[in-house]
Amino acid sequence: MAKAYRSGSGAAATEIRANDGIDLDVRQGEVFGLLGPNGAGKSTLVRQLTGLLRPDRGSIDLLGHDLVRHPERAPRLLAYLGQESTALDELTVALAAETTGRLRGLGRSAARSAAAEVITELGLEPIAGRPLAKLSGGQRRLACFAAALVGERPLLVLDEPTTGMDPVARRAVWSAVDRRRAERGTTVLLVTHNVIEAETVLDRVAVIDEGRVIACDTPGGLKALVDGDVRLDLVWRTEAPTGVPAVAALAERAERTGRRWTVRTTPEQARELVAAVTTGPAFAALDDFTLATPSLEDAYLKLGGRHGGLVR
Ligand SMILES: Nc1ncnc2c1ncn2[C@@H]1O[C@H](COP(=O)(O)OP(=O)(O)OP(=O)(O)O)[C@@H](O)[C@H]1O
Repeated sequence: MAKAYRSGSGAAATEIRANDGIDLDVRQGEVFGLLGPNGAGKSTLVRQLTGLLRPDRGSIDLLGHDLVRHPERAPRLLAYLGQESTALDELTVALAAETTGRLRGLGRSAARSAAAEVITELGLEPIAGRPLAKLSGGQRRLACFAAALVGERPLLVLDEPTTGMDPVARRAVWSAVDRRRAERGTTVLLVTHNVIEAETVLDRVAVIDEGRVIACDTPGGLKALVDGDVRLDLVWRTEAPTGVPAVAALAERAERTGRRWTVRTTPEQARELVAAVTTGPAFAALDDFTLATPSLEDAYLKLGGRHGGLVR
């Protein structure tokens, strides 16, 4: 599938290839992730899958339906939680959930009880009577997620569902996703650039970069690409003690984020580095350190993805 956006006109017109020959197969009942940095083309892809955007070329088969020819069928086949704010913003949480159920064809009392069930499941009772527009960002996101679950669909498409949520809300989202997959065989397509979430909930993941699929595998399969390496994170109290030779030698190759230095290396070398920084002046300057096995982010970097767009 391909999609290019054009901006400007005449000689000044530019073309952005948001999707450039994407070819993916998602199996029924799996939690499938699209992972990639900002601007990689993930939202463009899901907007095409949800019938909101027409691909320039290519085809989309969803449960036997041709969605390029019949985009109007999408709302009956999938529930979509996009990044944009919802048209239901003026409604209370309870009414937004109930209205979604009604729009999906449930009768009034069935919609009301399905909404109440989801609200309880997600712990939203305390704010059920408040309008979405007056909630905090994380609360509104959880309420929109709740609404998306009412009047169940076989496919759940979630575009960065947990953005802005606290850990309790995030856990509620992942339990709800897991429950639907386990009990009802729901297929879930999840867009994320949050690596930790991707690792724990996904069956398979496609890594998207600059509109292309650069890898598609299980999280374990992707991590096998960097098997053997480990990641050492060093967090300094203030300045790094570059007077210590081992630290000075690291200065060149460590990736720095504020007071955090990250080094990817062999287990042997990591052991030597840990020994060097956990004694003497280096240790006095150290606030925290962690030694970890490869993450999906390490695999992503190895694949040549651009760095900086992924959340750890
Ligand atoms: N309506 C539009 N008009 C022009 N260009 C667009 C439009 N929407 C997206 N783009 C461009 O297409 C590319 C892919 O954008 P897309 O929103 O699909 O990325 P994404 O992977 O979802 O990013 P993010 O993680 O930030 O949500 C980007 O370069 C973006 O600037």
